[in-house]
Amino acid sequence: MVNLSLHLTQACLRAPNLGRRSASRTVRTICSASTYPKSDIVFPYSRIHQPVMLDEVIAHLAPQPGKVYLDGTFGEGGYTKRILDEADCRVFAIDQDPCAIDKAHMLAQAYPDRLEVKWHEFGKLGALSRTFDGIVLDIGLSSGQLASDRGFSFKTDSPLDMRMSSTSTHGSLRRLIPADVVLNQFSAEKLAGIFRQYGQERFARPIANEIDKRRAKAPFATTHQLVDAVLAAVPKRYAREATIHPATRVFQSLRIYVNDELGQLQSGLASAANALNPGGRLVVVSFHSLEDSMIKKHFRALAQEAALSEELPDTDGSNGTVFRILTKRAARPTSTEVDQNPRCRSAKLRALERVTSIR
Ligand SMILES: C[S@@+](CC[C@H](N)C(=O)[O-])C[C@H]1O[C@@H](n2cnc3c(N)ncnc32)[C@H](O)[C@@H]1O
Repeated sequence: MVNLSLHLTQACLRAPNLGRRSASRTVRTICSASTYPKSDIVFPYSRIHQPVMLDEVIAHLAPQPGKVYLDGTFGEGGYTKRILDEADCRVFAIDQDPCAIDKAHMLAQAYPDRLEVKWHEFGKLGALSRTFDGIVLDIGLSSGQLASDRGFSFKTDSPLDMRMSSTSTHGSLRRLIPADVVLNQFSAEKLAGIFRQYGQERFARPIANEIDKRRAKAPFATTHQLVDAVLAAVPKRYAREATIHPATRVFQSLRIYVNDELGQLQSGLASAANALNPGGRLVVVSFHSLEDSMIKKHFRALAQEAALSEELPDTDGSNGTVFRILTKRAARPTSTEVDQNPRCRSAKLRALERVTSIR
């Protein structure tokens, strides 16, 4: 039944011209449709995503009773559930994917009055106009999204979409361009730039040229058409010897581009620091070197700014708001976790605390 509910939500995702409010109403209606036996729609729902570095996230966030935490990337709720189980606190959960929001509403039924859910993107965290005692961001894709038929995986043949949310149903959220439009309409030069910049793809230009050649005959519509083009462009010997599938980087770079993941991270980091209460912590788990270096630089700049302001007179009345980096080096998953969940192998965790110094 839960799968049916998600399937229907995906159908609603594709429904054209729905305003965001009516779409979120549709999500709720589907979740609470009277045709579903209640026991089938409340938590536990099926979860295939294994939360990454869960113990480390919780250790850094250190949930306390009476406090309120923001899970900026609810996904399948692994972090949210553990935060709620750790202390008698409250969680505000957001995600840009309405399928994740479906699940969040189900989990909320198991934690009455303790879990608030909003369909929202973390790049617009400031628009929430709230502050939190801790914020966690787990950047990237959930296993549920990867296994869906939305074009994220090169393993299954599905429409080339890759949007984590949807243009038509998110009136006030970003308008995302689906991957097939990018592939069919962007110049070969621009495509090569995307593959190079976001995927560090060695054969970016030959792959873009192959796409250009093929789309002149028929537009790209499915993931396997893209896989075929990549395999045709990459030298055979390289494809045989590569430790990852030759299409991995192309798929990753397209997904990052389609969802403007780096833009979201940049604006999300800027507003997250401002949304922290004194003593509050920001914990970020990322999977891509470009993301990690952005997080590292941002944390350092905040800590440095704070160190400077400590030495200056308190002219702005901030009373010396200080950010302290809690992870000098990024924390990594243990070898046991990597053995159990190979998808977490590139994860890096960084944490920051907002402390207010008494002058
Ligand atoms: C790796 S999953 C999170 C998994 C989660 N920590 C758990 O334990 O189940 C990442 C989630 O972040 C969401 N996401 C990615 N970018 C986002 C953004 N800019 N705003 C809100 N949610 C976003 C995705 O839709 C996805 O559901």
